[in-house]
Amino acid sequence: MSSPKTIRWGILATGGIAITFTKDLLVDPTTRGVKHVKHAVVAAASSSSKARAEQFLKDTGCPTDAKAYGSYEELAKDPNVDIIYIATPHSHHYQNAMLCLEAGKNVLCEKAFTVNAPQLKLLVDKAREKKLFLMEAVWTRYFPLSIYVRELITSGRIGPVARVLADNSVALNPEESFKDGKNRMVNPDLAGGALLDLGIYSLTWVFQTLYLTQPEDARTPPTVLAAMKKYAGTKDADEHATIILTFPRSEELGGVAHAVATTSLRVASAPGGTQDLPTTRIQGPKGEIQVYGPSFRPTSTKLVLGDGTVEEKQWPQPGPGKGSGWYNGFGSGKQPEGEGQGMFWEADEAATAVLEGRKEGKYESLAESIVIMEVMDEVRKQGGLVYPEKIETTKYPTQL
Ligand SMILES: NC(=O)C1=CN([C@@H]2O[C@H](COP(=O)(O)OP(=O)(O)OC[C@H]3O[C@@H](n4cnc5c(N)ncnc54)[C@H](OP(=O)(O)O)[C@@H]3O)[C@@H](O)[C@H]2O)C=CC1
Ligand SMILES: O=C1OC[C@@H](O)[C@H](O)[C@H]1O
Repeated sequence: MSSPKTIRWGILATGGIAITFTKDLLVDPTTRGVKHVKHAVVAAASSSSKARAEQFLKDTGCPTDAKAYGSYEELAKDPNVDIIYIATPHSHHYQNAMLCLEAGKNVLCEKAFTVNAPQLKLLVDKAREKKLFLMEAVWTRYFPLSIYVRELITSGRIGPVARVLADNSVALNPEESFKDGKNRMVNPDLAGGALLDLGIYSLTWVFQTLYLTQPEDARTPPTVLAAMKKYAGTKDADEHATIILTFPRSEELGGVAHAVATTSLRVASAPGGTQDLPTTRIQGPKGEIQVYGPSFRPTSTKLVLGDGTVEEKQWPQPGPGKGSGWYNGFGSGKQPEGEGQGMFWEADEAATAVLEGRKEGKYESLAESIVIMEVMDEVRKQGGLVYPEKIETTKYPTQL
């Protein structure tokens, strides 16, 4: 077997998820059976200061020769970087990703990809023009658990999927947790609210079961009916969104299918952290697949068929874990002892694509990311949620 090829990563921003992702990136891929690729973190940039980037590299355990930059522009220009991971708030993704693509860098960009679909389309055009790799970092799609669920569906065990119910809700008590309204979860200037941050996972479950599992030429965007409740504390950020999607589908493939995707900052998918309630249910005429645990990092599945069959599976993330663990945008949440977070799967896919010369991720094409962004645009339109012009704009560069 040939020796693994190394992909050189640059990390853009040094906040919560940048730390978690970088720690996962530094876990030896052979611990999860990945032998063809290795990851090296060669640089990190902070818009706050070079000192902050230095501290980030130290805290995450990166090699001492990794470069620290005090601006994103310097990172984008670094000739030793193969791919940049963007970990700023959603409000900034369009500007940051355009900067990196313009500079000739491959990009893995955190979710939500952009604030709106017109921004994403321009990024996709730029990536295609420059022949660069671009992928939305929806880590959950790359988990072995997700691959298993999609295979169960295409194997026909539950019959054609007729309905999906998917929730991602976290009882945060926003008045307490985000008192000053500045936190990115509720701040309109940072594209705050449940939909773009959390609802995207409910939509991920709907799309990866009802859309990605269809033959490519049969994938048709759904129609959207939505209700939204604004968060009174900061007004132009949503605290709940409830979305009904209707997927047109030919009779041979099972006919029209429905989905309900819900998200909330106020109530919980799993009150008190219970694992007894499925966060996603994928239903067909022969039975259903239930997914348990937070929809961004589910931990178990249950196949329940009408004939009495029940197949349960646990899906611990491989280790070793690096550090204390942290998996959400508001500082709580802990990965179980010894486990990795699970962000390495998307990193492996991005690195593999770069090695193979592919320009898109295997389990979420850019076309699918655009359809999902269009759905979220429609939900915001129906809910009357518009963000400030400086972050909705497609004008590049815009100073944020
Ligand atoms: N996949 C997942 O599980 C998760 C994904 N996310 C996604 O990652 C992104 C970042 O979230 P998270 O890490 O929680 O956010 P943080 O607020 O913890 O970090 C964001 C970082 O972005 C940089 N930044 C640049 N401009 C601004 C600005 N105006 N305001 C705030 N930060 C700024 C800062 O880094 P610096 O000063 O170094 O430039 C900051 O530390 C979001 O898009 C979110 O959706 C978040 C949590 C979990
Ligand atoms: O992507 C995410 O997953 C975990 C959530 O808690 C976090 O807010 C979100 O950004």
